[in-house]
Amino acid sequence: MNDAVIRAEGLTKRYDATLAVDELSFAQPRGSTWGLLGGNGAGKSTSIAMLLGLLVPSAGRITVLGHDMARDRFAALARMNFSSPYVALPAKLSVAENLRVYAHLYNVRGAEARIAELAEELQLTDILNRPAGQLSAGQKTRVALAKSLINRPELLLLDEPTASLDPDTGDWVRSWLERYRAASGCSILLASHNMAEVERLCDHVLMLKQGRLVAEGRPAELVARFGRASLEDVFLDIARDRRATA
Ligand SMILES: Nc1ncnc2c1ncn2[C@@H]1O[C@H](COP(=O)(O)OP(=O)(O)OP(=O)(O)O)[C@@H](O)[C@H]1O
Repeated sequence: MNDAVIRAEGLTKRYDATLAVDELSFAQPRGSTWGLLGGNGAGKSTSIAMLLGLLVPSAGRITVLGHDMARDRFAALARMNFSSPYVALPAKLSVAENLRVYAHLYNVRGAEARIAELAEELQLTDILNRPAGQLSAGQKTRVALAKSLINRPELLLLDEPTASLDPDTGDWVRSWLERYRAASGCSILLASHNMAEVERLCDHVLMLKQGRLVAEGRPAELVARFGRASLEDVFLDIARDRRATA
């Protein structure tokens, strides 16, 4: 598939005795939202870290937006971004200062206007001067999203975008992401443990277990293939080996 935003071929990461990711291959089409699912320790974060060029694969090849990550990762990194509630922003810098640092790192032209635009869209205007360390979980999530959109990425990697949010705030973030991708055409790969979120946002899911890709397809397709009522049931079947994987 030539229009793949991410192409992984035989992607493998070994830590001594642990095979964290085991020959993962997939091609995600541009403009799609895909989910990376699996239980704790399945290899999601390791896969994302390799896609971001933070970890060097033990074997295999990654192409992002047409760039081979082993040879040309800076060209890809300029056109992508990442958000995770588990990566803290410098706590003493204000929200605006944090966004300026990232705007500078990504060489964003018209940085102040971009920050004002994102602050407006993500309801950050009233907290721009507040230190990042003093924000609530919901505010931190919105700031992390603003940070991840500062360079208008064509590919957005999201690690549990709504972890630790109350249902109302989680729903706000999911609705916001739906509007954002429709307006921007951005491709998204998201890791999540929230199956309702995945069913709502993802066109296609990759299910990992012990580093291996054990099932993939559209959420509705997987639910039908496993003869279950929801993606949560499919997840449990795979996690508990209740059915042959497909
Ligand atoms: N730096 C490391 N050194 C050794 N083993 C590691 C390292 N990082 C991860 N692992 C192991 O690799 C495997 C995959 O871990 P990973 O963090 O990618 O899983 P995950 O799917 O993101 O899990 P979670 O949902 O708990 O975040 C696990 O067995 C983990 O213990």
